[in-house]
Amino acid sequence: MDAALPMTSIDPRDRVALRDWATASRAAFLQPAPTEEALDERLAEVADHRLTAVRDVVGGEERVVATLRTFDAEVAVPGAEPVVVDAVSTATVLPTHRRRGLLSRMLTADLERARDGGLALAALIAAEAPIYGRFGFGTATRSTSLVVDHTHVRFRPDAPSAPGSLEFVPAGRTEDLARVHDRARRARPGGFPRDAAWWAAAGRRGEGRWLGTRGHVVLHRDEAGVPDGYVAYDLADTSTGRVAGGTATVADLSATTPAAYRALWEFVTSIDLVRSTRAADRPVDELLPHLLVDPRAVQTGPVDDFLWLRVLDVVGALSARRYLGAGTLVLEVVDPLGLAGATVRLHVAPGERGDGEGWLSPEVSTTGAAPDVVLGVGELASLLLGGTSAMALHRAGRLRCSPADAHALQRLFATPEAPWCPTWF
Ligand SMILES: CC(=O)SCCNC(=O)CCNC(=O)[C@H](O)C(C)(C)COP(=O)(O)OP(=O)(O)OC[C@H]1O[C@@H](n2cnc3c(N)ncnc32)[C@H](O)[C@@H]1OP(=O)(O)O
Repeated sequence: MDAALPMTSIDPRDRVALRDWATASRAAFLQPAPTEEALDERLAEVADHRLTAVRDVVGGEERVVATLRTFDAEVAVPGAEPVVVDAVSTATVLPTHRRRGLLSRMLTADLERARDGGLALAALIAAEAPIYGRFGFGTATRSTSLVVDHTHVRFRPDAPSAPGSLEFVPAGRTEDLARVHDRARRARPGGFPRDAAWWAAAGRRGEGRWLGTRGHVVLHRDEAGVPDGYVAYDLADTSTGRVAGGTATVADLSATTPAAYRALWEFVTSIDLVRSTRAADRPVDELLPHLLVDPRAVQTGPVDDFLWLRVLDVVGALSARRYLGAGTLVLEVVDPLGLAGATVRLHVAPGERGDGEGWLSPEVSTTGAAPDVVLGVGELASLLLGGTSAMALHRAGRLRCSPADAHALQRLFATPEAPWCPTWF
């Protein structure tokens, strides 16, 4: 590990320092140095974030050669209020300085800081899947892509439907969208918040990461006029000669009721001159095929990891969610980095399912008892939101326990919906 190079915090309001930091991080992502305008936008996004830099003397000048950005954000967990996590992003090391341990130094220092500050979890989106397992992260949500052939779309007569209205939203007017998204992201494990800077970037038509040059946003309101869903889509014209053949690309679709969801998909798939729709970063248990007479109108795949979690406090992480299954298991959680390893008793009593949805609160405490299940801290992160099968991990040799205890884990951690995070950060 290259411990000689100094690692420092960057104040995002120090424009010179921010430019050096952003120039290095963009170079590692194969992008040119930021323009002054891009720097303004970056400042708006990272003003409250923790920025780390490693510097080296390059060609007689001190330069940033490695970066890390972290900030506190909420992640939705099963059956309970969202949990504040250490969100990790912009982990970069210049190609001239790679594989000398710089990422390891920056990330472990930040994870220690977050743990000492009382956070139970860290979260990130991995650029490449092999990078973060060694740091104790595990895949917590997965996403998939869809291609919908409009010519085969017909909604079933029993598909949810309710009176409502649709309207185009002018560029940059994101307040209603933000409110819809905020309700939706709390309701499903894996949901991640979008702050004003995120929406401002999305609202810059043609430039944001959300809308392309031909982007449109359509808002759905319920019968009372309350916004309950929206879709943001681009159009590509793939016509040949006199044959119209446009493709819609859904960049974002969020709805707080099945009826609004159906109305938005029905709208997109019935736009004149548009023959198909593509959508990425969708949940793996997307509702759309179940609403159609011919579910093969929707092609699904591939499935990829999206949100990764890192448990920093085993008792805190297991206590933060609620459970549908009841049971008692002693878990020995092994952490190769020595940050969070612990043996804990997870007890979920059958009891009252008072909230009408069936969620049960756990009792979690450290114990000296012999474990029923021995698992890595990354495997626990994969199980936590219900997005990974304990039976699959067991069959893959990643849980040390009897098949019966793997089954008990599976029942405890299962969630009614697959966790989903559609927000890049
Ligand atoms: C959350 C995010 O920000 S994701 C974005 C990640 N960044 C990028 O993809 C940008 C391009 N890549 C980079 O900037 C760098 O190569 C990084 C940040 C991925 C890795 O930085 P490095 O300083 O080279 O990592 P470091 O030297 O600490 O490596 C630690 C270990 O991870 C391994 N590792 C690092 N990167 C990778 C990778 N891309 N694939 C597989 N293994 C990797 C190293 O081999 C090393 O293994 P070892 O401990 O067995 O020797």
